[in-house]
Amino acid sequence: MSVKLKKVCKSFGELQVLEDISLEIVPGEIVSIIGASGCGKSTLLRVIAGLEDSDSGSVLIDPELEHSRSFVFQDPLLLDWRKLEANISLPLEITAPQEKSKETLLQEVLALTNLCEHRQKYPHELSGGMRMRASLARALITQPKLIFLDEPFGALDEMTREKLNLEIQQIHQQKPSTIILVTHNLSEAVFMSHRIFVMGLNSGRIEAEITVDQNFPREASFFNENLFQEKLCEVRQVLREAER
Ligand SMILES: Nc1ncnc2c1ncn2[C@@H]1O[C@H](COP(=O)(O)OP(=O)(O)OP(=O)(O)O)[C@@H](O)[C@H]1O
Repeated sequence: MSVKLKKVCKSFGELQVLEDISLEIVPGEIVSIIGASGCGKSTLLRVIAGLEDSDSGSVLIDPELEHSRSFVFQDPLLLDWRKLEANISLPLEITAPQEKSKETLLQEVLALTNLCEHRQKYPHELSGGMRMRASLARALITQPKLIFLDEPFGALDEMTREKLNLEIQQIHQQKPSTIILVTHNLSEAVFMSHRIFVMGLNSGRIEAEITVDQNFPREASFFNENLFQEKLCEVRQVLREAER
């Protein structure tokens, strides 16, 4: 067990956003949370991440993972006055020293995210995709075992998003971690996930769980395979039902 939720409920005033949510995520798993806008995806992610308290129920996270968490949000939130390398290595300034040196860790994540040649640049000198990769590199530099991704590539074009999805899979292959992804993009959910949780629009519940039985890392050619198309249809169908 990596992460276990039992009957988690959360309301904002009169609005019940999460109702009796129970789920389990195993180590190394990549799961996506999808659902209509406003159904409670980010709230669920934030409750799992401990950024928001639940009203009742429990969230149990393996202690090994609990102390090794990172977040990537839709906005890369880079500091304009710091070069890329200083932005990416920021978490090392506020966490306990790691076994490897700061420079080694920095070089590793720069290579993983294809940013080596840009390390001396300032955020305004980078493209949107590069800034997002920098945000990912910053999240990876502490070698987290649990990664929360809240619609990280929502603002990017289709091709850049696809490239980053491939990169995350490569990274996951090299340094396995448990990943929880919130996304609006159904293709991304199918491509990236072992399992997809579909939230209902007004129910506050997970209405369906879809498993994508395809080995990792997945290649770009997976987008053209029958299994991918079948799963995409299944997700669409389930989502339509969940929105009724
Ligand atoms: N801090 C808060 N205070 C009051 N209401 C909130 C708060 N955070 C979220 N909500 C409400 O809870 C509901 C779920 O919000 P949430 O952001 O979790 O949805 P979402 O599925 O992630 O939406 P989107 O896909 O549009 O980002 C919404 O109606 C939102 O207005």
